[in-house]
Amino acid sequence: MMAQYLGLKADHPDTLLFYRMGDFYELFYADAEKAARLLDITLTQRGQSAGQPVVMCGVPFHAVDTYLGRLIKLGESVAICEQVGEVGASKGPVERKVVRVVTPGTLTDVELLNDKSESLLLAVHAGARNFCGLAWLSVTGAELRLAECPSDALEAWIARIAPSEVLYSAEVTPAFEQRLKAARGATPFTLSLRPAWQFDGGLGERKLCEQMGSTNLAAWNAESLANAHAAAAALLGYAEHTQGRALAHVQRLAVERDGELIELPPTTRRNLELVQTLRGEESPTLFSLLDTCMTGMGSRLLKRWLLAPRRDRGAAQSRLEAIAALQAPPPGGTAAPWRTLRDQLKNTSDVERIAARISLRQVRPRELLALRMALAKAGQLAPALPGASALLAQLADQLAPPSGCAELLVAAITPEPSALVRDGGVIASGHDAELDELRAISENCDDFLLQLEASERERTGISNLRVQFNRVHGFYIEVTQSALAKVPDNYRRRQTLKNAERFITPELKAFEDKALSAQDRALAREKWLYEQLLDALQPSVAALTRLAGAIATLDALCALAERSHALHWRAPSFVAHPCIEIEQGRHPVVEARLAEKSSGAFIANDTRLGPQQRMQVITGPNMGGKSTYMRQVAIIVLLASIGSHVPAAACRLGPIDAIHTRIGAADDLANAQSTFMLEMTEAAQILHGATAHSLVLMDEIGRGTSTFDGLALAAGIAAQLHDRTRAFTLFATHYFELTEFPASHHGAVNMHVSATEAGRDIVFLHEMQPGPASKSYGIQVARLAGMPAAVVNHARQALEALESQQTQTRAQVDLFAPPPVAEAPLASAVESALSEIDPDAMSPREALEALYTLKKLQMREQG
Ligand SMILES: Nc1ncnc2c1ncn2[C@@H]1O[C@H](COP(=O)(O)OP(=O)(O)OP(=O)(O)O)[C@@H](O)[C@H]1O
Repeated sequence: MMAQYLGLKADHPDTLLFYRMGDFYELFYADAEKAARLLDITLTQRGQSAGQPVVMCGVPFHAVDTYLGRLIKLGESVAICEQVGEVGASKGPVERKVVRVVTPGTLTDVELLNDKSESLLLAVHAGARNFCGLAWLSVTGAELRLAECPSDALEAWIARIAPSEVLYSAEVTPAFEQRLKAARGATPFTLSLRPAWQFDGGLGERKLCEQMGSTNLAAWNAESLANAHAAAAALLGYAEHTQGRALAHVQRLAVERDGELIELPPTTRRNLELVQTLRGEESPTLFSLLDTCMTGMGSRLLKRWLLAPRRDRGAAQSRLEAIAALQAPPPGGTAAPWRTLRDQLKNTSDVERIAARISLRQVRPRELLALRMALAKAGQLAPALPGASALLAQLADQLAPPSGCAELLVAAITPEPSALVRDGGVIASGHDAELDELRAISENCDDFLLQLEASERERTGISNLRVQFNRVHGFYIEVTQSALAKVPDNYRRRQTLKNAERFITPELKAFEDKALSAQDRALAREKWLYEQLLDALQPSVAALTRLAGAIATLDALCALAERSHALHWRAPSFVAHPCIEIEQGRHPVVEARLAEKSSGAFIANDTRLGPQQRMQVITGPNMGGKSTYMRQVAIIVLLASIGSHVPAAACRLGPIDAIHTRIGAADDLANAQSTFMLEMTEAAQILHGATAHSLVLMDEIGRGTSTFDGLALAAGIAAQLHDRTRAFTLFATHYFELTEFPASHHGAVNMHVSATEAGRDIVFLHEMQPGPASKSYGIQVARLAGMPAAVVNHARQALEALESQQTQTRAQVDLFAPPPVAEAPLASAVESALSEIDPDAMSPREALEALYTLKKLQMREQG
């Protein structure tokens, strides 16, 4: 047995091997030590192999999902090795095989997957000329995506994809491997090394064509992406290796190209708290507020929309039209269609994942039952769809359940199947005559036993004789000690108990053989029928996946319609010229929190940015609402871009290519960056990346260093954004000196958040008003925060002293004057001579002479 184990283990050296032995999965040696440590289970020693004690530990098979879940969360992978041969069919241990490998990026088990998020597997190929190829998929989804990016954009791509596991070649450079490891800081994922030969462009192209059932990739515009093809080869190879079969359900291909999406760098996703709060929690975030989807499929799609808004407005526009149609009450009807549809969508099972699990032949009986019910529901959705939108009309077509699928399920699966096929009771009666017959034999058992009991009592005169069955001893006739004398000759002793004897008769033995074998045969028949059912369902997988996509889209659209209604949002409109115009905008998450705590109404504010007014310099007291205002503008722009209604009375939006944010200051200790270094790195990235179509939020830039340094840097950054980048910029600052910026920069205006003083206290009005703030009220805010009175008094006095000193010594410094242009150094004699030379017009001899002349000139210059 150990030889068999070691053979299997050799094929899975980097994976924990769960080796099935009866009712347990056992782990041995180093695997056992690791699992015992990670799972906190007992390590034991048993017997010896090659002279060494065998260290082992095990988990019961029925609880395996819990243990798998814990190991996967810790980033481990597990190979599941099952007994596949018949016990006793051959000499030596029963045949075993690794049936699948469970890894963080290839999860398919319902118990291990999160309903609302995808578990993505990404393969990265470091290609030639500093380009990378990417290919990724969810094993339970239907789509494979490809992209190519410049090497320096790799981290941003990984952060956006947010994979659970990343595959890379064993032959990448140490520096590249280091970058991948560092990229785990932003989104934790498992790194899996794969052999270099698997990253082969030609192989990838062939595999993709095979997967899509096509001779080339032109239909997907996915030709000539050799780097992405190489990544796809490794991706598909690994996914197949873990599942033990091809992923027939992956039948869609999409190429994502740099420049098609609105850029949302990781800092933006974090600062706007899109799917995670700054503290790393799942709520309250924009997504947690937005996601009222009825199904996991809808939630997952909505999250994808939110994190990957497109620059092109086509998709957003058609979603907006669909939302309008879902909100319009039908003639004569009272309820808006989204209400009815959401009622119908309630409790719809995860058709997408079930379809994948059918294709992978891992689907459980109860999932098929759930699918059957989902198909029945889907059939009712299409007629309830309003017709006034092209997108909804398209969905209505896709919502048609695949023909024959529901009927097949109704005929084959009982209304209350067991959880597992191996327990039996899954296939409906009437589906298969042979199964019905076998079942009839075991079900007639009770009658037979009662009859036999009655006849034997009569025959023997033993009134308390009992005919019974148990799993260990089979059928028997039980006679108490006192009646043993009356036992007839044809009774054979089977077992002796304290007060009774158990017997068997030839007649009972014959029945036992028949009944037990009928039960075994019925179970075997059920398993076979289940496999047949899976075969019969395979042709429907593609249609089921399409149906799942339509349900998800409809669910996400209905959730957006519901949110718009419940939160009083309005449809945005798109225009071709660059602008961001918002009337009465609100921050939806802060507004919801205020409403929850009944802490007053949210104060709405307008925003007007356009070519003539590209920058707002925002001042005002701490706690005044500057950050909230800036974030709300970004959130409204983002919501509009995904085709959602927005928390505003009106919104007009021109083209947008990126939302950049530099907010707050958190030390990135993991990457050994100080607060200030991080602040400057992020600001530099923005200055390099932003364009005239980007929205940039700069919150208190420069505060991480001394006042003068910070102020000087903030002035330089503001000037660069205004003069060169020309991005739409919201620039919040506590440096009053910067309020002079708009005087010399006509694309900038001063805005401030209003506050008034009531005695020594401050009252925040949270209104954005034109012009600079008059004071910063830092001391009043500190008082509000409960600072001891002595400190507040001290600070007040110190402030007065500082202010009077500043007025006396205030020198006129033009913070925004462009730096003097450095004089171009004069060209040296060597350089002048060099520029005279035309190599193409020279003979070899002239070239040699020129070289000597240059050398002489250089020696003369150096004296
Ligand atoms: N428009 C608003 N209406 C109602 N309450 C608001 C509004 N804006 C902000 N607030 C409240 O004020 C709090 C502070 O807002 P915010 O963090 O935006 O202030 P800030 O000016 O950026 O402060 P600091 O300069 O200290 O960062 C918010 O948590 C919110 O409760």
